Amino acid sequence: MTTPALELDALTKDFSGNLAADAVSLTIPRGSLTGLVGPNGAGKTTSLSMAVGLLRPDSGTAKVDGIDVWREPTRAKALLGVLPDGLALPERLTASELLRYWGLLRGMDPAVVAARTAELLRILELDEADERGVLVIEYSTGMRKKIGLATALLHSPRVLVLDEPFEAVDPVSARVLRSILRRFVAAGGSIVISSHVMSLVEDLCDRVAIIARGTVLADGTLAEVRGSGSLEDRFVELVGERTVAEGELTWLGR
Ligand SMILES: Nc1ncnc2c1ncn2[C@@H]1O[C@H](COP(=O)(O)OP(=O)(O)OP(=O)(O)O)[C@@H](O)[C@H]1O
Repeated sequence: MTTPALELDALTKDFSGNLAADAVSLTIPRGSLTGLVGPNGAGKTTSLSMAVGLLRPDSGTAKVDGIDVWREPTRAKALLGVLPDGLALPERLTASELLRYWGLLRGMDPAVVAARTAELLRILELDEADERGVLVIEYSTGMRKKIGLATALLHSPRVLVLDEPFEAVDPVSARVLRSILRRFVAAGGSIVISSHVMSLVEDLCDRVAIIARGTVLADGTLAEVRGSGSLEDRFVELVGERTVAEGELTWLGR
């Protein structure tokens, strides 16, 4: 069997009695685009953060292309492009300054950084703001997602791990983003995204994992997981439904 792009094995994280990830195991095959879905607080960000070396697990392992993220972080992180939840970027820089800083920090050739920066900013439609000298701290939420994605792509990683990449991104930019991700996979890369938008996951991903209360409830190809219904039906079936009952919120709209 070929080495998976990403392999999470029994990743566990307990936040003072709150078991945010309870032995999360997930295999991301090479060349796949996997959607990680789950309710708020399910443990998606916790699991992905442990998978990419941003949050130390209590136990369990994460491997990128067979390389242990926590034992050999430098080698593993060279293969990874990460869009974390909530960016911790130097923000008093323009986008091109930030990408230059990021690229040089990764030991990239300055000429390559400059060429890729220009291309990424143009495709992500951040070039105009950049030319006007707008600082990242002044960016809108969607623009911040886009510059975060640019930092994840800059060094041409093999595996992309993107926490809610489409959140707050406008429809035209979302379309661009989808085509970037599809092209990345067609070129042999592998991707995991977390998302709350079931239709997006159904449209974009070939695999899906459903996580709730820190546990993986389903994992497989889209067809395997959703069966004969929609992904949303399967999600609600596994996670449980919450409706607003007749006697609740009666004070609203009075
Ligand atoms: N740094 C932290 N300290 C303490 N508890 C945390 C921390 N980060 C997450 N948690 C808790 O861990 C659980 C899982 O949170 P996590 O952010 O992984 O969920 P999520 O699936 O990404 O949720 P969402 O869809 O709302 O972004 C939640 O109960 C959350 O309160």
